[in-house]
Amino acid sequence: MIALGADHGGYKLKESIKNHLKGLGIEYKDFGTDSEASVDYPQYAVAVAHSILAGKCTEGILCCGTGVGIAIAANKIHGIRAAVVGDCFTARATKEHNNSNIICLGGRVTGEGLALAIIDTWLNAKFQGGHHQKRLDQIAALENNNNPLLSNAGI
Ligand SMILES: O=C(CO)[C@H](O)[C@H](O)[C@H](O)COP(=O)(O)O
Repeated sequence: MIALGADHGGYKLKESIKNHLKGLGIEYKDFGTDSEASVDYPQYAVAVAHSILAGKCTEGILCCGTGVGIAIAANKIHGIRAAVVGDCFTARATKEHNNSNIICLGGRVTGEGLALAIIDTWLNAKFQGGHHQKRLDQIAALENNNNPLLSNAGI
């Protein structure tokens, strides 16, 4: 089950993504927004992130105007690895290397055709594990304020 969320800047793209997933027979849950009326994106980032952390959805797709604001919000939630993506190379790499559990797209930046190709690439890619897991462990440890990487940062 794919979790979907968007603000007004990403609403139209989210609707296109829904049609695309429907056509592929991929189940999704839409956490809104439901129109192009202005809303604040953090609430949609939180809803999608929590559905993943609760195990109700396997991964998520978030859209705002650029993909950036909604990614910043999602990445504040421990356990979320949200990546802003505008090309297929990064889409594959962020699954294979970062095991991103949310992809973020800009409805005002990325056209529908490219956005759907990015999503297909990301959904079909697989995390490679191995040496990449060590880095994800280090990122996860940054969620703990006593992390040695923080105390060794020289600040
Ligand atoms: O947060 C953003 C930028 O990183 C998103 O693109 C939002 O969609 C954008 O800021 C919304 O702007 P608006 O003036 O409220 O339409």
